[in-house]
Amino acid sequence: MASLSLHHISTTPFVRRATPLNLWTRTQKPFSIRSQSAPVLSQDDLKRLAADKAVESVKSGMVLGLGTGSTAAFVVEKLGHLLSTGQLSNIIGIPTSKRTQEQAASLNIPLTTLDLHPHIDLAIDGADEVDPNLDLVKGRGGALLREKMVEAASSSFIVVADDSKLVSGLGGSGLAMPVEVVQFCWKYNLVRLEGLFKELGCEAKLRLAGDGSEKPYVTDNGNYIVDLYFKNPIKDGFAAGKEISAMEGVVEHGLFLGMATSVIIAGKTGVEVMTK
Ligand SMILES: O=C(CO)[C@H](O)[C@H](O)COP(=O)(O)O
Repeated sequence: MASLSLHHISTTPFVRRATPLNLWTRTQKPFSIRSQSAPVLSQDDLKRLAADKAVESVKSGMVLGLGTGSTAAFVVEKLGHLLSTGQLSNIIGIPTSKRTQEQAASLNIPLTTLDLHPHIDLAIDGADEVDPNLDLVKGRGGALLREKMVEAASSSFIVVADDSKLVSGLGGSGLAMPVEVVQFCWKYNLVRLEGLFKELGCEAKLRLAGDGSEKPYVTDNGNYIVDLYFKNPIKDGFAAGKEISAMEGVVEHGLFLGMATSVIIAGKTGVEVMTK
C-alpha cells in the first residue's frame, strides 16, 4: 500500500474539533451527522465542502476538466459563481457529459473540447469508490468514457467525495462497477464479464434507463452499460482492468487506476486532502 499524506482542514464552524478520518476501515453506509455543538451536515453539505476545497486549486486562465455527478455539480456551480463575481477569469471547461455541458453553459462557463485543447491543467470529478491507493471506481453516473478521456489528459486530477465513498478494496462497496459496452450482442459480453470474475461472486446486470420501463440506459456515446456487482473486492485492479479492456465490444471500464493526483474527502470530522 502506498503511503499517503493527509492534510486536514477543519469544517469549523460546523464542527468544533476535528480528528483524522479512519480512512481504511470504513464500509459503505449512509450516515447522518450530528454534533453537540454544531448543526447537522447533510451528505450534500459534505459534497459541497469537498467541492469548494477543490475549487481553491483553480486559477484564472486554466483549462479545466469538468466532472459529472452530484458532487461535480457543486464544483461547476462554484466555478460559475466565481466567474460571475469576477473572482476567476479566462477559464475554459471541457465537460465530461451532456449533463455537465448543459449545467456549465447555463452558468456561462466558456466550454471547449479535447480536440481543441488536448492538454488540460486540472480536472475535478467525483467518484463512487476510493481505495487507500487513491484508485477509484467511477461511472455510476454513466459518464465513465468521457471522464476517463478528459482525466487522462489532465496534468492534475482532483477527486471530490464524501467519506461514504471510502473502501478498503475496489468493488468492496457492493454497488455497481460499470463497464461500457457496444449495443451489438451486449448479452454475449455481459455473460463473458460475469464469467471473468466468477471467483469474486460477480453478478452482471444490464443498466436500465430508470424510467420504469425495461429500456436499457444509453450513454452519451450511444452505448450500453453492464454493471458488475462483486461479493468480494477486486484483488488486482490493473490485471482486472486489462482483462476487461481486452474483450472485444468493451468500450471502457470504471476502474480509474493511478489517475488521481489527490482526493478531497469530506466527513463529519472535517475535510481531508489525501495525496500519494
Ligand atoms: O463517475 C461519475 C459519473 O459517471 C460520478 O463522478 C460518480 O458516480 C460520483 O457521483 P456522485 O458525486 O453523484 O456521488
